Amino acid sequence: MEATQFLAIQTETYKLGFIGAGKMAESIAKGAAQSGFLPAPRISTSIHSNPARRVAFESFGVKVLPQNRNVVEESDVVIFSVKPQVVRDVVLELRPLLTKDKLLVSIAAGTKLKDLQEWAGHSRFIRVVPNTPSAVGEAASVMCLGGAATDEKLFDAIVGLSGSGPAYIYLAIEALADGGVAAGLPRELAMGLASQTGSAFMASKTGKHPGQLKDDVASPGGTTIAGIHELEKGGFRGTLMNAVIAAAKRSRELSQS
Ligand SMILES: NC(=O)C1=CN([C@@H]2O[C@H](COP(=O)(O)OP(=O)(O)OC[C@H]3O[C@@H](n4cnc5c(N)ncnc54)[C@H](OP(=O)(O)O)[C@@H]3O)[C@@H](O)[C@H]2O)C=CC1
Ligand SMILES: O=C(O)[C@@H]1CCC=N1
Repeated sequence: MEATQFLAIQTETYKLGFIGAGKMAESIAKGAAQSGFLPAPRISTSIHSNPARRVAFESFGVKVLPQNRNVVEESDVVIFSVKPQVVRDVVLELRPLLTKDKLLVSIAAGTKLKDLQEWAGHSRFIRVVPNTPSAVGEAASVMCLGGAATDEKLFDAIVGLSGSGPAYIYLAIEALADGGVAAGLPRELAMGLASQTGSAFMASKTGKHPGQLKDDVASPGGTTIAGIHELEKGGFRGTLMNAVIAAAKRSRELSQS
């Protein structure tokens, strides 16, 4: 596939369905609907067991249908957004409905394209590693468009970095706010300032090396270098590297289970 096919259907009135109404599906659907890329009434999903997920999707206009099969029947593009541990059973169960006129997409971590295509019975299946900032149009998404694509071997590392990475940054934001509170700021002010300390945005917008951006912040004999010294003593960089490596390892384990 067929990138051209995918682009071709973007301009039409295609419908998008999510099998698995979880947090990642909600982020993608919200980003698509709220950016105007795809009107919410052309997006559907169904609820597995948690009624709160219905409210989450209906709150921004997504159609909630009774069952997975209704979502497939309704959709031109079907995104499998269930956990890796159940994606096989869900694809196999829906297989009779997964006709080749539908573009199938899996976002399940550690689930190989060749397996997905085998379970569906055809190769019009692509794999994407998204991340939750898609909800606000700031996703880092990586796609593998075909079984012959050699870049799929990078996917475990990509899951560990950009798939799981937002959680590491949110942890850092929360910790920065805690530090602000410890230094005497009211909680709300500390949280607002920590969230607005938009360093990742600077790195992507300026194209400057993060080391340069860090040097620009750290005045000689100043406050920042005192803080950085503490971070280095605590093994900050090594810990972040280990987090990415651990998540990539977990993604590899999921592909073997
Ligand atoms: N969250 C993220 O940032 C990212 C997630 N992913 C991938 O996205 C997928 C979903 O992750 P996430 O959204 O975090 O997980 P969630 O647990 O939030 O979502 C999974 C959803 O699937 C539903 N579900 C379970 N079984 C079925 C079934 N048989 N039929 C239909 N729906 C079912 C669950 O419903 P219930 O709870 O009622 O059982 C739940 O709502 C995973 O494969 C993950 O690897 C990839 C990149 C980033
Ligand atoms: O935690 C997980 O398994 C998923 C995959 C990447 C981000 N969230």
